[in-house]
Amino acid sequence: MAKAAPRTVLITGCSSGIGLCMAVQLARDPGRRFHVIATMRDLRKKDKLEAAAGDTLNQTLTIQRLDVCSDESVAECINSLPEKQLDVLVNNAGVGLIGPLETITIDAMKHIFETNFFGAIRMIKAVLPAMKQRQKGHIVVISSVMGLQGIPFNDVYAASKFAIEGFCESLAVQLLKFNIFISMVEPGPINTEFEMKLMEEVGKSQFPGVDATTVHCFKDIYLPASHEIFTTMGQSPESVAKTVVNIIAKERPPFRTQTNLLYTPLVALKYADTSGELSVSAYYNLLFRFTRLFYISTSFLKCITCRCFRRQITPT
Ligand SMILES: NC(=O)C1=CN([C@@H]2O[C@H](COP(=O)(O)OP(=O)(O)OC[C@H]3O[C@@H](n4cnc5c(N)ncnc54)[C@H](OP(=O)(O)O)[C@@H]3O)[C@@H](O)[C@H]2O)C=CC1
Ligand SMILES: CC1=C(/C=C/C(C)=C/C=C/C(C)=C/C=O)C(C)(C)CCC1
Repeated sequence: MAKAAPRTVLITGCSSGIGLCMAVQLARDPGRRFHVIATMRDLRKKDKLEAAAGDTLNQTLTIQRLDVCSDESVAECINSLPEKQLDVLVNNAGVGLIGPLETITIDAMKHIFETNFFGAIRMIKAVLPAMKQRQKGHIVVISSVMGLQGIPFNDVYAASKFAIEGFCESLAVQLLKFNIFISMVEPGPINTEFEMKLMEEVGKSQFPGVDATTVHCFKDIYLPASHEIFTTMGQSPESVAKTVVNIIAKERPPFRTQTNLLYTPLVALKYADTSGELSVSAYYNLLFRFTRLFYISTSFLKCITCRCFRRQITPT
């Protein structure tokens, strides 16, 4: 039987992190099942991707400029594709935002939604007509556990991810009529430049006009706890990228995938008690009341997932 033609996969935000790793893993697929269009908004940042792509560059991987916040940039990139067609779109580009609400301007909030929410929608709108016409396609969205469960001091970022979750839940049903699948990927913390960029922003702020209790909760409790979470529970971008590659390779891709199983019970709390009391009090207690227990439990969580705990038990 003739070998199937490679599927064209366009990924947004490939200058670093998961986007870069996904692009390289797909381009290096041993079965050469994919042609990757790895996009980034600033081509001056392409060196890292070029180095990682190695000999796949301009073979199974090409680099193009694309800013998800610009109609012109999206149109230019999509119009440059042969027959303006894609098999898989991966909405990965995203920005984080943390801090006390009082320090965040409405413009800064709009920027988060412009990238994480409208950026993904702009991409989906651009590729949907051709996918519908061909009755074929797969749209992947890199959402977050924060699209399922809010975390203190991440109010606006979580809202942007909840928004895309709601959007996709609605659209996914309609698109099944056209044999088009949507997959939401919901990672917990990942050790990419994401955390460093957040810390850089926070480091600049003096928190003017914010009450002392909130500043204390944020600087002395949340930030160290969050750093601990990244250290103990953080995944590598390579492992998240691998999960996404497996999803893309599936004939019938799943609608939702959480990549960090350590996080799943924390997300499940809201479904266990629909009043919301259980999850709100659990997060409050973990962060503010039993902070020491929280540190011990994150180390314990890391410990129980290490190899020796996974070893199969043979009955004696
Ligand atoms: N790291 C984490 O803990 C988690 C991240 N996520 C999500 O994963 C995705 C990737 O993040 P991650 O790899 O961790 O972080 P990085 O900061 O390493 O990567 C983010 C990418 O998005 C790009 N980007 C930002 N704005 C735009 C834009 N307007 N147009 C095109 N590209 C843009 C950045 O480009 P540039 O270099 O130009 O800024 C960069 O390439 C995001 O959607 C994020 O919300 C989800 C869960 C956890
Ligand atoms: C689990 C947990 C916490 C922090 C979680 C963090 C920091 C998650 C970060 C997720 C990211 C970065 C997602 C990106 O999309 C707290 C509130 C410290 C204490 C309570 C339990």
